[in-house]
Amino acid sequence: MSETTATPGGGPTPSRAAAVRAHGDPRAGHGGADPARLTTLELLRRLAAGPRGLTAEQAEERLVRYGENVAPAWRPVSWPRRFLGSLRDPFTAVLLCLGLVSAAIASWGTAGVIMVLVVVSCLLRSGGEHQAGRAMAGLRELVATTASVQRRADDGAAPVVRELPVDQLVVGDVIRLGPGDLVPADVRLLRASGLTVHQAALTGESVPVAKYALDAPPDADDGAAEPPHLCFQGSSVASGSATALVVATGADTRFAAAHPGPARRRTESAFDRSVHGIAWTLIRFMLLTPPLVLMANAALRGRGLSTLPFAIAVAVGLTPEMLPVIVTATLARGASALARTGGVIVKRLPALHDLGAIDVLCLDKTGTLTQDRPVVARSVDARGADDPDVLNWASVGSFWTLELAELPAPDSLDEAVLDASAAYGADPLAYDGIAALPFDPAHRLATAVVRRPGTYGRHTLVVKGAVEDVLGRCGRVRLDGTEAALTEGERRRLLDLAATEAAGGLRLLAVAHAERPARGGPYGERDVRGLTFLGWVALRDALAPTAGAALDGLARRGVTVKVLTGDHPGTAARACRDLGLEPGEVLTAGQLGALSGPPLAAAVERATVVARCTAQDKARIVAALRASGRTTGFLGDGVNDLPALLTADVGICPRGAVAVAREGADVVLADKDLTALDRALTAGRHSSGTIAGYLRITLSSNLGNVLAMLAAGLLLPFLPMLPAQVLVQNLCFDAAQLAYAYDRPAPAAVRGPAVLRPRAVLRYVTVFGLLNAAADLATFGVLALAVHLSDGPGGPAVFHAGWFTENLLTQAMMMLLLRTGRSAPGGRTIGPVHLAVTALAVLGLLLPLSPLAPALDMAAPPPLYYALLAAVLALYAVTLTTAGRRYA
Ligand SMILES: Nc1ncnc2c1ncn2[C@@H]1O[C@H](COP(=O)(O)OP(=O)(O)OP(=O)(O)O)[C@@H](O)[C@H]1O
Repeated sequence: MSETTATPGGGPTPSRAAAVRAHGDPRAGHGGADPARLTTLELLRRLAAGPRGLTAEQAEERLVRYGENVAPAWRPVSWPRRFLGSLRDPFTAVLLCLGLVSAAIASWGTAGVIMVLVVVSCLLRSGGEHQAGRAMAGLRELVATTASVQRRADDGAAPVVRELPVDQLVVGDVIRLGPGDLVPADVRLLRASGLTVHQAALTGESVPVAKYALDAPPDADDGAAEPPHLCFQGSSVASGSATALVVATGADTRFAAAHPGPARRRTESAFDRSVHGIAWTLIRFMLLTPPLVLMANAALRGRGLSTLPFAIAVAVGLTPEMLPVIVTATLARGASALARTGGVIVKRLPALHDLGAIDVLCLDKTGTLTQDRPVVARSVDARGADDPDVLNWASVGSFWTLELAELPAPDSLDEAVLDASAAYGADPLAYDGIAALPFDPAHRLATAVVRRPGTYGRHTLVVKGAVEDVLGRCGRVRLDGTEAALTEGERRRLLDLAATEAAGGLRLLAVAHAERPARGGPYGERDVRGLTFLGWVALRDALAPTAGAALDGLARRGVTVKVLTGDHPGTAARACRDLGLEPGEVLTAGQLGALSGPPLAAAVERATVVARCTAQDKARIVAALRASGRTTGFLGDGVNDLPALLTADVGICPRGAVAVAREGADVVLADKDLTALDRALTAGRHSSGTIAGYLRITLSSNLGNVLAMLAAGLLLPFLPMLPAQVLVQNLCFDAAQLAYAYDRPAPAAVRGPAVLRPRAVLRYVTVFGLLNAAADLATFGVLALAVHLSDGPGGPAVFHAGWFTENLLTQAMMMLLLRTGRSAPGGRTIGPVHLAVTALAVLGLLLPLSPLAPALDMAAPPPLYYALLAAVLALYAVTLTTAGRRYA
């Protein structure tokens, strides 16, 4: 802990105009000088700021002049950029390449249709993303982060700390930071107490880094890679507190300079793995198809480059062009419905799909399964007998830690201790506070250094924390009013006694103290040794009212629950039991030791509770589960949950979570109601089901067509389908499938995790693709027969028309018979899917008979064909229904 005297006399800050005149532009601020290399006083002067904060007028003027504290990557994307961004989609990019190849060989018709397809898909996609982006921005507002800013009404007024949206911060503002806060801008520390920050987003370092205030800059050659007295936007407070001066905002922060994109994740999520996996398999096929078609035609039919447009059309025929559009529309619709009616805010669209795929959900205990409103139940000595003196010492520790560390919000355990001790008249002010080491989740301890008034030359360390950690630093124990050495046997007895107490569901705060000769320098964690154990305060934390129902719902939906907590194993096991979740084997992070990867996943698979987890333990358990193939969600609300929230496939937090958890989570539960999880999983599974349904049906149909095209291309003396026809047909089918985004889930579709496994999808596609190809080949047969029997005109145009009609009708059938959703409860009402299917069928029947037919080289087939086609379709419907049941 280090204190800095940053006050340049404490007088009123010079007026803005005078300051700007005297020191120039506060945003250019440090005048190009590195803010780390100035003294605090120089920096304050250059920024025309003061340690008491800016006045409201100064802040407003700076805000107007230099803009909001928003990184450029978070600003809304313009339409042209969004449109061009859609071209980066791999399918669109491949289509574009095929269009360019067609243009290069002067196949203008194919090139034209492909370009229309590219433009339509980009327009639909950028439109969908624009809408989704607006909806998401609105939702993000609901969970927007604020900062504690110290400002004054005018020059003479006293500073007041207020919560302001982070975008309102300006250079020169003085802010307060506490555990769980995001560092909202680049700041220079004016005062800090036990401050450690996570700066993984900036430096990749996974463990929190200590930061402290320095009045003068450190030596240039002190070897430190990062200035210890600066904190950067993008990092977050792991422990301790600070008062800091904003030195850069918005685009000027170090993070914005280093990360042109939004500050997000991290590792590949379930969504990326499945949808992208399928997309890339298809793209490989698409790229292979044209050369294969060319070679086959050259070898068997002696055709040359003239088949290139057809080969390209075959490749295009495979493409699910609307995949990005359907994915965006489905997810955006699901997310906004969930926000409106389900009380759940999805901050990152693909997270909705990931929610549906979760098969294991890890959650923390305190604040999630319990209310995090602890109340002191008892205070006991080392014999287990009631002893109010232990609570008294705990209250001295809590009071002076809060007071000296200037924590913006007290920890709930400290608050409970102070409430209880006030009720029986304890007086922490009987001591003078000297220093504080606020609660550090890595060591599970908080320390206050105090002095009894009048007893100069002696300091007392008051330490409280987890029983194991406090005992680990004790050399003596107070028994029956006298101090004795803490033997190994005594330590074990105390641990057993604590385990018995914890098994009753109580949270324990062990208390110890030590007398030391007074000293002037700062105290650190290493000074907390050789303590005398006094006893513990036991607290009761009521269970969250909806936790039991939520756990029940998760079990019904096939989701395994793991509780990863920093608390005592006994306390956690009891909470689980009370909620109806059998804890089975209870592990501690210590028992898992240095395990990682499959052995760690196997150990965690056997347990329901892993206790005494640090933030890093939680993250490595989540990582191991994911690596073992589980789609893993993490639900947590505290600062020690952040790494796990970012590691999980989907990070979830309640709205009351600390700022950093809200920012890091993909999904925020809008209120305390944990049963909202059930609605979120259902919505996620529904969306995944829709996307999977689209992929399965489109790809099966496309594969069937491509196989039939290849066969027909080799059998017939003419092109079986013109490139333009392939493309028009694809477009109609894809447009019809947009209706799936409006379908309702079938109960079976939301019963278990909706995992989109690329292998399973590809197996399904092969089976139904072959069936579809068989129907097409049968159609060729009946078409030839009908032309022959009716003695009418045959030729390519009739063939094209006959096949076009059959194609759209079989696709309509697939949409109807293979879908997993339903339109309304009972499935009887006509819904969007029925309308789309009807439109597709009508188009298939009428287009070849319409005046547009000649443009696509189509001519009406003989009436007999329709009768024979009806028979083929009836047979196809029966096969489809039977196979559909088997593969559903
Ligand atoms: N303010 C505090 N001062 C001293 N000790 C504390 C304080 N807060 C928590 N502890 C101790 O540290 C232990 C671990 O706390 P931590 O915050 O890591 O986990 P938790 O909040 O109990 O559990 P969860 O991980 O489920 O949220 C607690 O059981 C308690 O003994």
